[in-house]
Amino acid sequence: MLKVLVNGADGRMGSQVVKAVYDDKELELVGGVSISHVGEDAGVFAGLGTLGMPIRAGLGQALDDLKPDVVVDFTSPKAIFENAKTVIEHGVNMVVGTTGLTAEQRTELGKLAEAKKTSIFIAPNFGLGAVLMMKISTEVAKYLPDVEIIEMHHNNKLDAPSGTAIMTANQIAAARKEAGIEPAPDKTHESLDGARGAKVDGITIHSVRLPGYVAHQQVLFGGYGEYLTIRHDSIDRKSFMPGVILAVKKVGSYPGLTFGLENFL
Ligand SMILES: NC(=O)C1=CN([C@@H]2O[C@H](COP(=O)(O)OP(=O)(O)OC[C@H]3O[C@@H](n4cnc5c(N)ncnc54)[C@H](O)[C@@H]3O)[C@@H](O)[C@H]2O)C=CC1
Ligand SMILES: O=C(O)C1=N[C@H](C(=O)O)C[C@H](O)C1
Repeated sequence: MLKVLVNGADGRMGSQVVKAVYDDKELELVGGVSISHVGEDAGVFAGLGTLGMPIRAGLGQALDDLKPDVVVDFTSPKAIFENAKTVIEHGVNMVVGTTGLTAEQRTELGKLAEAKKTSIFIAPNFGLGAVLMMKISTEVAKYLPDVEIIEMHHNNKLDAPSGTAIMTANQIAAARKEAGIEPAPDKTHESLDGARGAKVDGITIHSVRLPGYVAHQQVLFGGYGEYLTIRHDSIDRKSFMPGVILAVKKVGSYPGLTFGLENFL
């Protein structure tokens, strides 16, 4: 049985991961770590009232004590780089769902993992539908290069734009380049800063944050007297769990860095 430690165990995603790992017959949940709810009774915050397991305060100490095979991290964009270094330094494999790592940081973590002979898997989105949305968008972009992204999330999300929107923009820009086609120039003058959103690889991203939303994205392609919209909606965080469990089981077979769930499908 693979031993799994969940970092951010009491969070919106971490508590779902705790339950998904606990329910999987091939995995053994060895513990949870967080900074907000810690201690003997804090297990209830990890989504399982019957967990009977404390939530620990220190990742390094938990790694030493519990000796997991895999750490799953859903914490915060500010913490993830240091968390990942700690896990790799301990020689433990890692599955990262936390957003916010730059391409340079991912490369650095990959090199560290290779040096330590461990594996790190990072995915901005574990939803199958979201991965397909990105894949389809890169195909469409070869024919319809004019595109903007609208991502919509719950109002407690800490980062903007979303990791998924950044990955979508990166992939679309690469596909456009490969196809040798360019979008029409944006001639709009912004009379108010930010009115046209933010640009990633030349692609405009608009971020909506509202209560009631979970995780949603539209990729809008403009054409000649027509337009095409690709939309994905995660209406429940359960949507991410099959991808997380798949990654936990596969990560050890992929040394160094792997980026994106499509590599495991
Ligand atoms: N890859 C994917 O499919 C998905 C990724 N995410 C990402 O996961 C991250 C977490 O999202 P949520 O669960 O909604 O956040 P959340 O705020 O509900 O949960 C994060 C938890 O981590 C804890 N935490 C923060 N810093 C920590 C640290 N240094 N060490 C240990 N625990 C720490 C917090 O106390 C909190 O309980 C975000 O970056 C989000 O964008 C969210 C959903 C899906
Ligand atoms: O914070 C979230 O909720 C989500 N974060 C990820 C992202 O930033 O893309 C994945 C999903 O969109 C949910």
